[in-house]
Amino acid sequence: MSFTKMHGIGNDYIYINCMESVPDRLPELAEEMSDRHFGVGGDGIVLICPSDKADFRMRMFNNDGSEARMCGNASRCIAKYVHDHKLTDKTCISLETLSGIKVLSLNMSPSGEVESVTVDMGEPELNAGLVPVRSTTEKMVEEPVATSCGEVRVTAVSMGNPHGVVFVDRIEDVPFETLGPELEKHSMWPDRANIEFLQIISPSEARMRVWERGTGETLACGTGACASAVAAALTGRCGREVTIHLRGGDLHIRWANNGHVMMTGGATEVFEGNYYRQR
Ligand SMILES: N[C@H](CCC[C@H](N)C(=O)O)C(=O)O
Repeated sequence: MSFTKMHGIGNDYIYINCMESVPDRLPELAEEMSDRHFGVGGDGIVLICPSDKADFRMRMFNNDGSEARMCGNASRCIAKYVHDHKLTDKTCISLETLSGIKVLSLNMSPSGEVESVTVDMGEPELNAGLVPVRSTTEKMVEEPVATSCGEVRVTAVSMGNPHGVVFVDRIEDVPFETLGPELEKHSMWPDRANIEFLQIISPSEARMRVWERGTGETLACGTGACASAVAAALTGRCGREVTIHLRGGDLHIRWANNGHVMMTGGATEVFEGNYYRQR
């Protein structure tokens, strides 16, 4: 099975062109191919499929085999993939995902290379019941949550997938390996959640470290950066346009006046290969 390894600022997935056919047992395939010793290695797999509602359809599986409703970094990589592999000559591409249709805009260099991609991520969802998160309030904004590391305050935002944003003074001081998984699997989330720790630098700049649902730490999370930018604007810590510094690179987020969150960042193709299924 041929595949292409790509990353969106270090959030690395294995991309499979499924325009002709789709492999079976996808959760098992995701676990197997993502293994960094016995497989290709990656944060998960991403399938590029045909769609009758959009130009293409994305299916994305975390490295634990769970399927996600949206993936920001992967959507940018799909835009680059379908352009570079000549599956389309469009520079504005629609992508069907489990969380709805997203619009991907290629930002081209003068030499015709894909420099970056801007994704219209749609509107954030703050209604607790729709994130979903169990909360005594209609929206969960800096609500106290007891953990083994003491009380933390969580802001819950969905970008098609659930996120818990925790504002911190210094990311270095966060007991990340403990708090990440504990909050990911906390009983307040009916479907688990992606957890972002955000350190504000200025009203237009922040640093983020992320523990992803179904994967663990990743070097970047596109939906997480969007959720964090929304939480920072909502709580008056930042404006509606912010640069998020992640371990793998930077993302530029703009919460537009129409309510849509616009994310701009890079997409990189690293190598292609052929994979022999182990099971
Ligand atoms: N772990 C996420 C999916 C990947 C999201 C992230 N890699 C991104 O770039 O948005 C979830 O289960 O909701």
